[in-house]
Amino acid sequence: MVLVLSSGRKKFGRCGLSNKFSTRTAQNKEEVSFQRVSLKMGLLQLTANENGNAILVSQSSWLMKHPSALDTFEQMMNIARGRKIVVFLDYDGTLSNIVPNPDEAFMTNKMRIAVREVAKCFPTAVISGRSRNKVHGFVRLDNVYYAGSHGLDIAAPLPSSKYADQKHQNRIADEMGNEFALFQPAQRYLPAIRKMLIALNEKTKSIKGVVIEDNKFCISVHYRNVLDEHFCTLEKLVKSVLQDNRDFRISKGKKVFEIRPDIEWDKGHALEYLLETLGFSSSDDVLPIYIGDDRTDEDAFKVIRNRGEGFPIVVSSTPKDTMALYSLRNPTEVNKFLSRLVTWRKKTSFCKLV
Ligand SMILES: O=P(O)(O)OC[C@H]1O[C@H](O[C@H]2O[C@H](CO)[C@@H](O)[C@H](O)[C@H]2O)[C@H](O)[C@@H](O)[C@@H]1O
Repeated sequence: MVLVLSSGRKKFGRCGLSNKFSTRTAQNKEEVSFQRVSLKMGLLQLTANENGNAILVSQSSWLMKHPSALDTFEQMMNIARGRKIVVFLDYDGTLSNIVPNPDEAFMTNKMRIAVREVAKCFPTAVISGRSRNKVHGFVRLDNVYYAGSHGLDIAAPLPSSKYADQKHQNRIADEMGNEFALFQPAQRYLPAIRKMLIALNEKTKSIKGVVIEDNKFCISVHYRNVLDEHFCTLEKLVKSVLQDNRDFRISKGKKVFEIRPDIEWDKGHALEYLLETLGFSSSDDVLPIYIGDDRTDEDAFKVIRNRGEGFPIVVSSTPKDTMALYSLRNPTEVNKFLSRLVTWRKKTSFCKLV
């Protein structure tokens, strides 16, 4: 059971009206003491839903709604038996731990081996908010497909039917001569993004700790290392840049503002695009698995839920509002899950040798 105990919070909360139940601004002493006692006893946990509202949830009831993909592995595989599994993986917080410096979010070699082995057994793609080149640089595997900029930059197999004539598509070849289709539906926004990068760097340069990350078709403004008292100033500055660029939208990830073109294309569309170009559009026995930890991954979870087939798995160690059906607590558990998937597959079928 999820107890929603407050509403009416402004979008990003901290600089606007605060939560009725936030410890800093609870309206009366009873509310504060109820909350503190409950939290102390471990009965309740405070978290935020998609809209930034504070909610109290019980960890165990959350796990009943989103069971561990490790604990329910056998049941999941009973459903998967005989189906064509396709694996989609988010990068930050899923394949790598969240760390203070975005340039140092390396994945472990153990994780790389697990992903490489999974990709030998099932078509596998990494869909990240990072630029495609950057995420490729972190993962460093050639048997995996990559989508960067929250799905706005996809290198996929040469397209089949539906996407064959799409105008945002180009053929490219890698050093080995393998040909890919590069799908970049936000090309026309590149000049504006370059200008926004300059404006953001200029406007925020006096705030210590801000990191502006160029993700090609998106921009990340990181505030993990910004002092609390500077957060509202930063938020205002970022919003002011957005006001001059109405074709863009802003969302909030883990201590980061994510700015991207306001077009109808997200990680969910990327998942559908990849399924299509991988040749699974007409198969009714395809089973996508998507593992991700952040808000932008919810778009992909939603697509899987709407298809009615597949396993959306959220990575989170605390209860949160999610469309995912299963959960894993952290990248270590993701690693275990991927390894079990490979072992299961090898028992029932062959995987590629190379
Ligand atoms: O879609 P993803 O692959 O999950 O990318 C989402 C954002 O992840 C990165 O930021 C997050 O991870 C950083 C490294 O651990 C951390 O320092 C930061 O606070 C997190 O927000 C990445 O740097 C962003 O560009 C991505 O948009």
